[in-house]
Amino acid sequence: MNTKYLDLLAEKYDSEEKVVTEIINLESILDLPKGTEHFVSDLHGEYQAFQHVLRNGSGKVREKINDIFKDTLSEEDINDFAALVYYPEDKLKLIKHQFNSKQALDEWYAEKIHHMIHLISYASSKYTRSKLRKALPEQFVYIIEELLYKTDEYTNKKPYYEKIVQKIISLGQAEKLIIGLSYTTQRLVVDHLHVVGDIYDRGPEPDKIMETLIGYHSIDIQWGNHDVLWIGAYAGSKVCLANIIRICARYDNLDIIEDAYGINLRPLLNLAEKYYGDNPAFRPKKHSDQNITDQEKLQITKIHQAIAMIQFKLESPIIKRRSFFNMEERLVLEKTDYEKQEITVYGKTYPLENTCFSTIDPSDPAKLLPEEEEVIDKLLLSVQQSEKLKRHMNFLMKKGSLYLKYNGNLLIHGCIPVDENGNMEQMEIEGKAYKGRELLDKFESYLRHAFAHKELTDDLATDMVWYLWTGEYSSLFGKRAMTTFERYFISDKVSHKEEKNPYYYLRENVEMCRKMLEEFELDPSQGHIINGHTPVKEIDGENPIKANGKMIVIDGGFSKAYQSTTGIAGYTLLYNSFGMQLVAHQHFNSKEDVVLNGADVLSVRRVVDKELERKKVRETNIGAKLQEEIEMLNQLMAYRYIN
Ligand SMILES: O=P(O)(O)OC[C@H]1O[C@](O)(COP(=O)(O)O)[C@@H](O)[C@@H]1O
Ligand SMILES: [Mn+2]
Repeated sequence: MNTKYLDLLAEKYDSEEKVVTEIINLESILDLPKGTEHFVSDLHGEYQAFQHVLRNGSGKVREKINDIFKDTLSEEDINDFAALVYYPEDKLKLIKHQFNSKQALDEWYAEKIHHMIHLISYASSKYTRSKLRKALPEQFVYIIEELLYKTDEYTNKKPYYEKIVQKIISLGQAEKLIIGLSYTTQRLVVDHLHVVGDIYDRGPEPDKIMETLIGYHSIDIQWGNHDVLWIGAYAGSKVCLANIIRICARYDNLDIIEDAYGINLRPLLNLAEKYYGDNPAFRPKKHSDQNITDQEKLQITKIHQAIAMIQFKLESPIIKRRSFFNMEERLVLEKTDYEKQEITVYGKTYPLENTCFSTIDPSDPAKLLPEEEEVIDKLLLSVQQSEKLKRHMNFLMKKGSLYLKYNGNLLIHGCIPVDENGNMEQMEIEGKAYKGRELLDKFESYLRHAFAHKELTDDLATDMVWYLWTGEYSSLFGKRAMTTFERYFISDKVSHKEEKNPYYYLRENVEMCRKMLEEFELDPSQGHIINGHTPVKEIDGENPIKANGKMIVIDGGFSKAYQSTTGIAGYTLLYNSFGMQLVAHQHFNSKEDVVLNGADVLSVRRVVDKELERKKVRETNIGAKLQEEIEMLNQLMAYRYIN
């Protein structure tokens, strides 16, 4: 035994009593029911909808309110109370003016505080006191604990309790307390959050989502292909950078680049103004909730073309220097016949339309103009100097990974690349073949290397990040090839099709899922694979729960752009001590609607799995860690205190 470690431990636990207390404390935690895990994915910049799901704990908050108050409060009052718990600041602002006397308002405060204390004591019943304490608003810990623990013990404490509440109100602290208690409730219903990828792109506010995640009490992230694209851009990949700007232009979200992250787009705009005009294929997608002038639209259309052409040019040298990427078919600029305005891809020739090739020299089509080169270099500099982006990317790296094994389940955004027979696809990198879990680990190590060496822009690690975005055997992309060029310039939709990896039909099969869980050394009879990435077309009858519940796909379309194909507005998954539940969210209008009308868009639940016995902390990842700690403390006990 390493006695050095025990000596160190003895500094913290310097008496027999302290060791015993800690052992008992940890042992008792092991027997508590496991905390609730909350899974979300494919947030795609939809901050408001994500906020709502977080604040209502995918319906958990309301469920608890219902449990307690269904016999004493009307449906309307329950709605109102739920809205208060989700958006306390907004609801308080609204409600305050509805009372015509101070006394009536004070009574309302007292009632709400009372309800909230009741709710918190119910929601925290499976936690230790110390864990609850950490979730309480700091400035009110003492008061809330008085209210929580002294109320029902003896009836003669009632006047004492009333008095505390009255005092809080008369000292003008009611609102602060209500706000604090609301956030405590939100925090208590979800113990841990998993974000199964794609925080970025398409929607308007990924930066705000990142801020929320940074402030969240317990979280991990499985990177999505879009997240990796942003990481790549920050890590020095110019082609990833061109992509993120192109996507922002396409979705009319250049504000994210300019305003949220403070990246100067002026040089790109100047280039765009010089070489490009209007072009229907590059006009930004319409947002229902955003009005832009024709002039702005034209400007975005020009930027969109300028950056798309830079992107295509930057792809070419990477494809050439990394022959093992096997992407020659994607040398689209070289395959284009500029005279005839046509292209031959995958053996078929198509006419090109809406082209914008004015910066292209047909004899060397992938060569960047010096101006283009200057623009992308300046952009990269600006990206790497953005303090906010740096903070967000560091957080993605710290909390993120390509896949995660957590409480027996495998969490992964995209797929595990396989062939039609279900064998793991093999990729040779630097003379060595990798497949399955090893391949994913190799990808991750390149990504981390690229991130650690931001000054390198053309090395293998940086190119590999782009491969993760678009390569055939990328576990994040999961398709044969990305047909971006075709979608801009070819009208025949056949050419747009992106063929999915066989994983996407084989994952319907139980045996296949078991095999993949085994590949990751997980128990196939207990584990599930949790995927994001491909929107489940519930509208066409597709089931998000596949392979007898072994496979759960939770991309339900938070992204507004995809809601017409899914028919719903996102799935989330809850995993508590009773089992797993998938929640389907209906279209989320606005926070204002919830606050004003209590219109909480109710979610449909489906039981994925029911635990035969309530699952305890002992059986979780955290439980395993606690057991190790207990073991160490037992050793310390024997070494120091028991003779
Ligand atoms: O919907 P858009 O903007 O045309 O983007 C389509 C592109 O997005 C992708 O679907 C990747 O994004 P997802 O990870 O959200 O699926 C590519 O396969 C495809 O080329
Ligand atoms: Mn994705």
